[in-house]
Amino acid sequence: MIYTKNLAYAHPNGRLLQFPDLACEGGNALLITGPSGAGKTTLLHLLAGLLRPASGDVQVGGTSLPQLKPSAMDAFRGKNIGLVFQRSHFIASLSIKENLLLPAALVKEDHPRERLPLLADKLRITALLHKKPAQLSQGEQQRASIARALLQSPQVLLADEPTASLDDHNCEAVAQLLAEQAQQQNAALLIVTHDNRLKQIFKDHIQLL
Ligand SMILES: Nc1ncnc2c1ncn2[C@@H]1O[C@H](COP(=O)(O)OP(=O)(O)OP(=O)(O)O)[C@@H](O)[C@H]1O
Repeated sequence: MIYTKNLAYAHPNGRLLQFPDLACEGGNALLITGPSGAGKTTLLHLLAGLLRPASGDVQVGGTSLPQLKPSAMDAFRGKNIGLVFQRSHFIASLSIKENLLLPAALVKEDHPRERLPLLADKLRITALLHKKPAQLSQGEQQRASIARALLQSPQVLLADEPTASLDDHNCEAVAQLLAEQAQQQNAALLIVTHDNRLKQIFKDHIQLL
């Protein structure tokens, strides 16, 4: 599970952003919405330990992220936090399979390789594994990036505008997949978005001002 307390962040030369406390248990989903500039991406980066707060705490499964040194934070993120972005950021010259297994190869773990066939099957990307990223549609790339985020069996799945570039059909399919997979893996799912279509799918919702 993940929760925050009194979280604030100061961008260099920017205003102090203060965030409402949030909590999400494994298997649950929370939508974080708000107007442009409200701090949605900043909050997501704080939750992922990619930014360090000016004050306050982020806890993932009992570990306080601001207490971790940068190298320990990177290792913790690799094991416990899955990230999905609006664009998938795959390496163009590698196949989808190579892209998906790259993070595990870097930390010399076999577990994701063993999990890949089942996960690929569930996300309907088995036939795409040997293709290059540019050969996939947006919706297919997004399903592949969900597989990449889930391969390490993270405690928390963080998604930044995962459906913004998708049509209604793919938006709903990707949202359902995120929810279903997070529930099956007992991961806490947090989605940052201004996509109103997602409010119909996810009931728990925090609005940043
Ligand atoms: N690198 C930066 N340096 C200074 N200020 C920044 C920086 N990045 C973001 N900000 C400011 O922090 C605030 C929050 O930005 P953030 O990108 O988190 O908002 P957002 O809600 O995700 O917006 P959008 O929906 O437009 O992506 C904004 O006022 C923005 O101008």
